[in-house]
Amino acid sequence: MLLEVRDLKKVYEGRQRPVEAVRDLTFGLDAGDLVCLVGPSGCGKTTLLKCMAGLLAPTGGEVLLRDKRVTGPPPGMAVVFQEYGRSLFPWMSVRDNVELPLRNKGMPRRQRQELVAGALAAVGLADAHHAYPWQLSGGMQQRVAIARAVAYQPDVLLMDEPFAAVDAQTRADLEDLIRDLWRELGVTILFVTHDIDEAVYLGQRVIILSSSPTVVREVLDVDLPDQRDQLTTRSDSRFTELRSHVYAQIQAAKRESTVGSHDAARQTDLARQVLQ
Ligand SMILES: Nc1ncnc2c1ncn2[C@@H]1O[C@H](COP(=O)(O)OP(=O)(O)OP(=O)(O)O)[C@@H](O)[C@H]1O
Repeated sequence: MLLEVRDLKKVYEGRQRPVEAVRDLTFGLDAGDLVCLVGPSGCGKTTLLKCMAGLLAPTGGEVLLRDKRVTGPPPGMAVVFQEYGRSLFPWMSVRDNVELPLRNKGMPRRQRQELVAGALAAVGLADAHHAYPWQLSGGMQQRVAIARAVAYQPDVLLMDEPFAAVDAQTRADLEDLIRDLWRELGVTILFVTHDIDEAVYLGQRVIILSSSPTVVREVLDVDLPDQRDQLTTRSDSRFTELRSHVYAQIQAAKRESTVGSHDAARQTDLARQVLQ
């Protein structure tokens, strides 16, 4: 297994009381997998990704990349966040933004230029080398962030709701771009999204999380044909079945957490009455 999350637990030291964001997560990705992760809002998806990227220390358990424990940002891993606006440097051209991690790697100039040109062409921005991020639309900025991750030639690409802030048409284009890049580059991708349709459309598997404190609720195989396109795939009856299944699971996860908190509130009330 290329990437493993084992018994991962994260408790934040909140101001008032500790917040148990992730209770116990275990799952893995083989090399070349494209796996989507969905869960109710606030269930700890970002927390999990930060732990996997070595940006946040887990409270318990571990993340292993090629059997080695992740304790800081590992070489060979790239992350694309939702907030493309904040992840690009506004004073640097598109080319310089994409090139920066390669400079930091100490790569020779010629190789850097080739990789940057290849990555920008792959995301359809071959003409935008000299533009600045603020001159581009949101969707184009997100393409730059993806190009930067691709140029870095990662083995593993973690994406945290990368298309949440772009319009629906751009989003569909970017989804297809991710599937194309995945097929061409053979990179292993973990894609976090709160959009159920997006998860089913993109993934070979969908990991469904429970509400916080979070555990894996189900790992669903997406048995749709490998060749996907926005019209045919989304109108496939199997697609509809799968998305309904994921939807029902997430609704159930939300209900359970509400029932849980009602129960807890009732218990507290009872406890108070006994005390009075
Ligand atoms: N630095 C922090 N300190 C305390 N609590 C935190 C911190 N960061 C996150 N949390 C809490 O941990 C839980 C999980 O948060 P996280 O952002 O990982 O969830 P998420 O699934 O990514 O959320 P969303 O669906 O809204 O993007 C939430 O209850 C959140 O309030």
